[in-house]
Amino acid sequence: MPGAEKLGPDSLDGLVLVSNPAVTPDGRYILYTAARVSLATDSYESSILAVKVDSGEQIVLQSGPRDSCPVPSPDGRRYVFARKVEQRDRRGNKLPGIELRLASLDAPGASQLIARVEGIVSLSWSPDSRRLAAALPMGRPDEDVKEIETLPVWFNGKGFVYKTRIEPFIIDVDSGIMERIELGLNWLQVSDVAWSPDGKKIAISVAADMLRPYLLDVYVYDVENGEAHVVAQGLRGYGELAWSPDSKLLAYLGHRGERGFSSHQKIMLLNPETGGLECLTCSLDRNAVNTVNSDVRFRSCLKKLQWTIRGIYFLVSDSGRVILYRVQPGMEPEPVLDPGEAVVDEFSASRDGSIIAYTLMTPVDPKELYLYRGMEARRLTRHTEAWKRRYKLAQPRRFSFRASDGATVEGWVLPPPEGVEQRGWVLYIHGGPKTMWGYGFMHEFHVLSNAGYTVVYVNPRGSDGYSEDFADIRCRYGERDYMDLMEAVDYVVKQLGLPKSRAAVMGGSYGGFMTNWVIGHTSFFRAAVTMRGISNWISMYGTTDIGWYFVEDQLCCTPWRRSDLCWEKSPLRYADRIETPTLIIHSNEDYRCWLDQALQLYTALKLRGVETKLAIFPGENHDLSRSGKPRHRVKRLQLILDWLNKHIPGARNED
Ligand SMILES: CSCC[C@H](NC(C)=O)C(=O)N[C@@H](C)C(=O)N[C@@H](CO)C(=O)O
Repeated sequence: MPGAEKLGPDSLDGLVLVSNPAVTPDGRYILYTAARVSLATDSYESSILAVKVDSGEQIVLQSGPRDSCPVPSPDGRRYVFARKVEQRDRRGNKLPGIELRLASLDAPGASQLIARVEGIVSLSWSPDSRRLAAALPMGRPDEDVKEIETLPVWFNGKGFVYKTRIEPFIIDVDSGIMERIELGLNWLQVSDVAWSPDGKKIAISVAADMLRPYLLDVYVYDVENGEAHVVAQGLRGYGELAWSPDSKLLAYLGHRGERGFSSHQKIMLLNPETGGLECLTCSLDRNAVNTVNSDVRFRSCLKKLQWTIRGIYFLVSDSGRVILYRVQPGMEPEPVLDPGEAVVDEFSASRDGSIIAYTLMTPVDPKELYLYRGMEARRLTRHTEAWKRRYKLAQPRRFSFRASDGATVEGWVLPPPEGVEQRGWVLYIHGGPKTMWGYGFMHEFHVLSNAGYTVVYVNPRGSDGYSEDFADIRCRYGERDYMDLMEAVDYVVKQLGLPKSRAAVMGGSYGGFMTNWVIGHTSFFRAAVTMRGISNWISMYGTTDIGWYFVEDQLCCTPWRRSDLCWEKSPLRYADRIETPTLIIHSNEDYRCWLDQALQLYTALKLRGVETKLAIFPGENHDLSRSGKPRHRVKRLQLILDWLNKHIPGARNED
């Protein structure tokens, strides 16, 4: 019977994650990845499928189980894709883990190996469909004793990276010959490559300053004479590039660092002849990327911006929704596809912009593939329908309130589904801080809801989805962000009637920092769960992949300059005030917020006799809750439920 099963932690099993909707430039096919979560194999079994646009016929192109990231060729006849492999050489050393393979669209299944690489940062076909520009990580430390002379030492999800250079290459797809593009840099991390439509140039955005890897330079490489020259320096942001159809201008996704790491990503127009920069989306005052949180995504190799003859397409995060926009030089940005209370999660457009493939999700619908053509949207896949029919999913309700400084703050409440008694509720704080809650699908929220916990999720100051000013809490962590959250608690108790004696607080990363901050400043909550969090900004500064620049930018301190401020903003400073039973969850390969952040808090709570438990997940990183091994994700959810069930009195208790 539909909705008969309780959606518990192991309901992850069998969920299909649809991603990477890639339209062939001629608009004939849409290629995408379907990854099935398998508890049996403890993996994501990913295959590459295609839909014939005119007939809707579904085709299995690569049956997996480790295939993903299809990138169609400009002539629409072939595509490259990534195959994940685990192999070692005769001495037992790990070999590069990704096969870059070439396949034909005319003969599904036929494929050949182009190269064995450590990973793929960016790919761009030559217009003649014979070569690829690629940004590839090179250099794997296989030494026993690690002799390190660079920064970062390690990077979340990649391990030790002190020997890794992300370099630009040209690959002949038929011969497999790889030719490095020399930029003459001692240290480099290429973030994007883009081949010009006239085939003559390759634009390359690259970080060249090891101590300031957030500064990007843009080079243009002349394919004919093999020379590269700098056209812009010291830019910030994601660094994605797209050429204009006439190969004269570049679109650049980034910013000028107006508000440090709190700046919105903008579509910048870069003239490679003059180096001139013009902001095309500043009038929007919204982030020109998708920052909505979701835990049902699979890896994708799509670009975040695409320039077709109809304009530059990009996604905008706005009040929990993600909308597809388009902008042309000299015109205001305009919404192309507004999904309402939903998320356009990824997109790709045909060369003429007449066909747009995208994935869409809602709070109660995991991602599926859609086609937008002639002002009409059509759903093309139903991979998650059978999974969804098994469970009862409650609908969230939006609320908003006027904060004490007059600003409007919005949030959502996800109650237990019909027939499930409310045990209590959790205030779930997102990370970033510059991400947003909204209309993305959160499997974890439905697990909590099905267990009887209403989930309250709010976008306090520091969140994305609103103005740049709303997002900018630099130097003021634990102030307006904390007040917005506490005023939201006040609102849901007084206005929505949630029981004040059965509340928990939880959050990850920055949300873990805020959870740690909350329990050091109030004993309102009966339980807390802090995940991949931050307890000490001074040690965060030197132990992680982003610490030395993220802390200085966001907290306005370093261990040597204003260290008092670093300590004042560290939840560990207030550990002697914590009374809330706290579960601490961390991964042992989290190099974004290192394990020391959890250990310091755990030790403090143990010494103070506060009930606490530390769960360390082996072989996992900062993204455990989003892409960790399925069995670990289930274990994590069970630990959370056990902790809440232990510390939140059942519904029978008086409030
Ligand atoms: C290099 S500055 C950006 C830091 C980055 N911010 C975002 C928006 O991702 C980041 O990793 N922040 C962490 C402290 C964090 O809170 N991460 C979030 C969002 O990825 C999480 O939930 O893990």
